[in-house]
Amino acid sequence: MEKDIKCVNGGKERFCYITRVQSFSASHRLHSKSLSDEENKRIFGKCNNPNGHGHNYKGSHITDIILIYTKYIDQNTGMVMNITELKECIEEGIMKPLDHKNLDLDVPYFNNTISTTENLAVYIWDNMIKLLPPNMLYEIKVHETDKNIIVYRGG
Ligand SMILES: Nc1nc2c(c(=O)[nH]1)N=C([C@H](O)[C@H](O)COP(=O)(O)OP(=O)(O)OP(=O)(O)O)CN2
Ligand SMILES: [Zn+2]
Repeated sequence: MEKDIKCVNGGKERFCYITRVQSFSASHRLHSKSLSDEENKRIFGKCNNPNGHGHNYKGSHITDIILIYTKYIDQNTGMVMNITELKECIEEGIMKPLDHKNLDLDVPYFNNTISTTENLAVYIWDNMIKLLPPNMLYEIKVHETDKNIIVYRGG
């Protein structure tokens, strides 16, 4: 059981959010196995291209993950969490499984789950929740493109 160490400065508990921005490259195709080819084409349009698609880099997405981690400031360290440790969790939970991968072919989770950004955010959440201390992950925000941003806060 983790000890919840709080920093009391000036009689107040100080509660901070750490945001870590992480980028990775991956390609994918939006395609539902429960729909016909015609329906897939109508719903997903260019994103249903059989050979996948990308936006910024050689047929791949450049995707930014913003991971927000929250906790009271530890009185002894002055930190919510050592970002060096957070980086190790991100490496394990995001970079190793996703970076430079075809999401649909390389990541077993997406064999039967459509690789929308919503589902990608849930996948990352589920990975990170196992690696971080309990009840501390607040939000996963995924920028699929400059304009398309998905936020998942669990639940
Ligand atoms: N709810 C969702 N809708 C869509 C998703 C998604 O993940 N969730 N994904 C896609 C496509 O994969 C693709 O990423 C969208 O590409 P595109 O339309 O090219 O991106 P932009 O909107 O940023 O481009 P503009 O054409 O400049 O507007 C589609 N829908
Ligand atoms: Zn896409």
